[in-house]
Amino acid sequence: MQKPPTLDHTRQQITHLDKELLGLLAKRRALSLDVARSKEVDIRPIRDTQREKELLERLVQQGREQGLDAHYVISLYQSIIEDSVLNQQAYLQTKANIHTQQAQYSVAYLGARGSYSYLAANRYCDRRQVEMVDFGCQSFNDIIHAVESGHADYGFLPIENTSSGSINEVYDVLQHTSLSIVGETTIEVGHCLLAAAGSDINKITKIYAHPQPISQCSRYLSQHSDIKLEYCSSSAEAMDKVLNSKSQAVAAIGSAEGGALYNLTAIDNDLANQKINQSRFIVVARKAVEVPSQLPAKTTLIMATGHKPGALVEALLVLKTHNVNMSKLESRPIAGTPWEEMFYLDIDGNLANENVQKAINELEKQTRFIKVLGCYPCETVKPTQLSQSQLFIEPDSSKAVDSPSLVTQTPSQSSQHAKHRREFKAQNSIMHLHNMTMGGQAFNAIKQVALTDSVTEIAAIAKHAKESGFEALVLTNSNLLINEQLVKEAVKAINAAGLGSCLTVEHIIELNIAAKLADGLIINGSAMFDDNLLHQAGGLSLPVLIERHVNATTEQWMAAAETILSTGNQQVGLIDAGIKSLNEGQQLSLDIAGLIDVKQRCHLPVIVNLTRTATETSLPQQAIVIKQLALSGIIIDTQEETQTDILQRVLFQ
Ligand SMILES: O=C(O)C(=O)C[C@]1(C(=O)O)C=C[C@@H](O)C=C1
Repeated sequence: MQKPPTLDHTRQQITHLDKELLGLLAKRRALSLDVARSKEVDIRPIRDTQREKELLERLVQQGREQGLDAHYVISLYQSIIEDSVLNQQAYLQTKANIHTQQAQYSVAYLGARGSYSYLAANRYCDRRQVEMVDFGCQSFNDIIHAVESGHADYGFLPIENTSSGSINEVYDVLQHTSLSIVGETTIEVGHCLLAAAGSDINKITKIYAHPQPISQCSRYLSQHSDIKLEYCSSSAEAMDKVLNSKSQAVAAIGSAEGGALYNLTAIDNDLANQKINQSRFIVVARKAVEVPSQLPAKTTLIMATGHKPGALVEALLVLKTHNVNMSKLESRPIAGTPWEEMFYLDIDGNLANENVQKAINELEKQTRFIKVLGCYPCETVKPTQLSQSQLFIEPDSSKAVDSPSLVTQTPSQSSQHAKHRREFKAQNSIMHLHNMTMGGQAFNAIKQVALTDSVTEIAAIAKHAKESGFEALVLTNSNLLINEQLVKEAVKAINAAGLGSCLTVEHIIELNIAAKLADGLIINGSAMFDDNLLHQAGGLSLPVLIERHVNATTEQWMAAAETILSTGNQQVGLIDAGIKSLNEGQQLSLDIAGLIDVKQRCHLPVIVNLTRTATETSLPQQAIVIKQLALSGIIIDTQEETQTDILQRVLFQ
């Protein structure tokens, strides 16, 4: 066998090649700025997805010729294009706002050098080729004050995280500031365990961290429950404490990049519960900015609607009328006025656009309070994807039933005269599941639990749920073909606790067994396109709820209900468990616009399952929104013991 080259030699070659690659990337970046300059003159949008598709298709082909896998090539180029788009946006945004053209930005952020806020601010300034003068603060209020008083030009505030949800305190400080939101930026939050060199996890007895990372790494921390936790005001403070302790027995949670500033080593990586852990920051300044028309813009506003039922729905319908998409909705209590909420809305659109202006003017007439917090470039760059055929991958025909694109609707299903439409029946439909009335004016709270081997355990869960005000229990993962007897006993225990029972089904064979056992059935989203199953469910005489497929349109969802109604069964309801969104990972998004639309056009009860759309912190707020939309109820997991005041109030007042 021929002797391979020495490791050192090969590594030298790789190092050399990597340097060349970086040089090429820098050249590409410079060219993309030239593109931005021409787009500035021609007034063309930054994003050209057609060009991106052609580029990716060609690269996949060229990559394949060199033995490179298509997915590898695509993911590399998606990040290169994201960088190109964000750089072009930063360039045009600065050009359009002369007052932002400075050599230095003084930036107020939480903590000290090395904190995630510091890293986000640094990234923001780097992209604008501006030197950052850092102004570390102890609290969000201090950040606002530093900018309001002119001590800093910009303030960085973390607004949401993919694992722990929205950051309520930031929403609260925004209610009272005179500052404007002028930008946003999202950073990858790679939580590591940082300690002095030579330490390892077995030596650690205490961890310092900010409450946010602690909540985002709860799973990792529960595996090391013997280690003491000490809360800090920022990740930077945590790292500083470890550095000053000069001990190998203490550690901090923070980024590897931040840790390096404190001479700390990452002794463990990827601590966050979710694989993709990102934080979005908003940038605030004294003067609002204008966003050039070539850039995708976001406008954030806050409003307080009247106290009457349906006030939020009416306000949101204004956005629909003017074709304005809402990408985020949050609510926070108004200090001093108990039971009232301030709503925070992110809308996709430029404040200078006529439709956005008209919608805001109309909202001003409907609401008790409304204020635009700012209009700024949207930094979410949705990656361009290639279709299966462009990737030369054969579609998996066995999954045909899961794929909405393969389903054709008959015209009668989408007709306005269909049985599910308000044109057919104006009032909300009502159905009965055990003692629970669903639909009409009712708002039901339902719990969801996975079947366990122990009926005693299910009985205890049901009893607790009943005491807490829930009306039904959904059993998931029941695998009826194997567990029929167990499910029978579990249903008996649920009914004995005074709750209705619901079983989730995916296949016809399960449907018939489930119909004999439970008070109601849920057709799993993955089976929503199975016409045979829907027809079979149409022949039953017990309540059937259809879960929306994560990729299904509202029309397809209602068409599934129509199939059941037109086969005979009139006890039909809809469950939305969230749809696929731009968020990475397992988290799904609430399709608020879709829910409003369905509620307007369809008389069937609509329940929302929040198990995959809400985090522990966002759960009460999502529940408030569902109730405000006058939908028929929510389903939450038994794992979610978020019995906060708000949730209790929403569900049971
Ligand atoms: O070609 C353009 O128009 C560019 O802006 C460059 C580029 C790229 O980096 O390749 C970036 C964004 C566009 O969506 C398409 C391509």
